[in-house]
Amino acid sequence: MTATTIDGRAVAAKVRAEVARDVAALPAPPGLATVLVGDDPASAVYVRSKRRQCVEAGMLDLHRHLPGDIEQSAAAAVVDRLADDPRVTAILLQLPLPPQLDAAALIDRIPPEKDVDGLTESSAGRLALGRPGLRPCTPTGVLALLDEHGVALAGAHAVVVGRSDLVGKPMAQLLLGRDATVTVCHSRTRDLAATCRQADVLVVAAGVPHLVTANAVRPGATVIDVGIHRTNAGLCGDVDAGSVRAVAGALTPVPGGVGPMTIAMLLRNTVAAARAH
Ligand SMILES: Nc1nc(=O)c2c([nH]1)NC[C@@H]1CN(c3ccc(C(=O)N[C@@H](CCC(=O)O)C(=O)O)cc3)C=[N+]21
Repeated sequence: MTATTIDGRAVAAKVRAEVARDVAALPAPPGLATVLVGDDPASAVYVRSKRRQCVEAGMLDLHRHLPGDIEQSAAAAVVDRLADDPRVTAILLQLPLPPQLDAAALIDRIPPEKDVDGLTESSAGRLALGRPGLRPCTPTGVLALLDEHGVALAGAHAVVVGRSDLVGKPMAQLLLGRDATVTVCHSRTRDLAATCRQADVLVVAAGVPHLVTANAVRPGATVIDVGIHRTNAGLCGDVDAGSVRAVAGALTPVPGGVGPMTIAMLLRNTVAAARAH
């Protein structure tokens, strides 16, 4: 058997078209403030895509590029100005930040209604309690891909590899909210492959290239690869696609899987933030 490829680019294009229609129906265009600190090349690539797609959807690009050696108080002042600026409907602080900055302290200066990354205490708490709020973009993008492909979640066993605040934890909570039975694995999980093999739906967000190989996949399982790594041979994910393809029922590619969905859901969150204003 060869896994069906889940085409994230196609689903993301559909979401972006919906967002553009929603934006056109708003009384004023939403404004997305991406904040990039320093010159990490990967972050620069992602932020450029976010800004371009924001403009293509008819929204305002209110980008701020800050020097890599900026002090905490100066960075905080930038976030505070964006928080108070009525043109700014959404604030995205691109991570990771340089080591001299306290990321958690900066994130918590973002007003919850502008928190399109879903990373503030308020947004994370609302998700944990099942209350309405802005949700992190990558996990909602994964759910949208699963829904688009008709993957049943209620009663299914979903295994999430990774426990980050940006992906693993919110992913597990969203899957729970959809009535999946959820297991969260991480670097200290004793027998990772055996646990992963129980999954009907396997979401891998560990940040380790090719961590999940065919022996960790139940035949026919749906495998979502959230990882993205730059190697000499090009981009690769946390899943060893070469071996997993032969076992899985469906698989997201890297690139062209979860990545484009992350940005599409950011745009959707920006519209949701504008509506809530
Ligand atoms: N506060 C914050 N929010 C984020 O959402 C966030 C972040 N920080 N830090 C870094 C990660 C990474 N991330 C990606 C977004 C798009 C692609 C994407 O579009 N990938 C393309 C390939 C693009 C390429 O060539 O690299 C694809 O997979 O097809 C990938 C990764 C968002 N992140």
